[in-house]
Amino acid sequence: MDILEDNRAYETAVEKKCISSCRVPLHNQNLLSIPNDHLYHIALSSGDNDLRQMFGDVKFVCFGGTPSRMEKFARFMSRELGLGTAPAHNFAGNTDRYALYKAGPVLSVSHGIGIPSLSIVFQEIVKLVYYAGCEDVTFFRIGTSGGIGLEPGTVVISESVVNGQLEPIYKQIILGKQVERPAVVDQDLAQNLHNLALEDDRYKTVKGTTLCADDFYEGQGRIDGAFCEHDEEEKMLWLREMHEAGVTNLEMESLGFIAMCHRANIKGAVLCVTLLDRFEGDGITTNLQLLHEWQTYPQMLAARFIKSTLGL
Ligand SMILES: O=P(O)(O)O[C@@H]1C[C@H](O)[C@@H](CO)O1
Ligand SMILES: O=c1cc[nH]c(=O)[nH]1
Repeated sequence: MDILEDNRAYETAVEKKCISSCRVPLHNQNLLSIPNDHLYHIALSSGDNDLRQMFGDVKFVCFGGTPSRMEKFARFMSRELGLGTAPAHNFAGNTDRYALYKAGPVLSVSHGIGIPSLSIVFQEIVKLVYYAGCEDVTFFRIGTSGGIGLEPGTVVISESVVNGQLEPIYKQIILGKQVERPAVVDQDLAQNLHNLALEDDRYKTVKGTTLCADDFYEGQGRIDGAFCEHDEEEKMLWLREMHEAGVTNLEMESLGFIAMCHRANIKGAVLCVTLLDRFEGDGITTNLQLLHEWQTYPQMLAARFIKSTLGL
């Protein structure tokens, strides 16, 4: 039986209530008529690769901006899960677009910068876990952000995600029309992650509202980009307004990530460390060694969640 037939048989069994559903569902019936679906940006395909055998055991998918961070995370997870210290294999190595590593039941995926870049790899990963017949899958974005009124190096678990107009809505233009996708955060998952933060962690962990911008510079109110038509006073006024509205951090993917998790019916959470306090400035001037250490904090919290879920 091929992947699509087997998945159809599974869905029929779910519909007839013979089994309860925990596999990643199919959201696009058009895929049923594509015998060999090329996941072009990750250089894998449903007909040429045995996705079940390669990825059927995946339970957690962790996304983050850069290939090297996600390779290091895969190696860290491999050690944490007692799977050894061998170099991680990049399954998407035949393309330069994204990187994809696996450590036991954990996939580690780079997504680049911004929702358009995230959206492409996110969709191909959703198809991958569907074709692989994965069950009980949870997605995380483990990234970086700019904080507002927080000590740099603080981990923020997003309890809500909003666009630049403070709406929890991801807006897309499809066939020339604006489509709105609600960005609904899984509050249980966010709280379960927060419960794993320990008093003696070397970083603070808070829950907060993450503002997802379309840009790093003007879109996040910075005045140090190549272009700027507002001044320091207007920037500070805006930052104070955002702070009063409960915004704790600014980054560039959370809104699309959470909206797509919600749409895919996949549990998802966003955990980002803050690299600076925007009340103190715009530039990221902390030394690279410390920045690299801070980037590991959301990874450590995600690893703690993964291990506790696996009963380790
Ligand atoms: O996960 P990362 O640290 O790559 O995400 C943030 C948001 C933007 O993609 C990028 C801007 O520097 O960093
Ligand atoms: O200030 C910051 C830091 C990291 N990523 C962002 O998008 N903004």
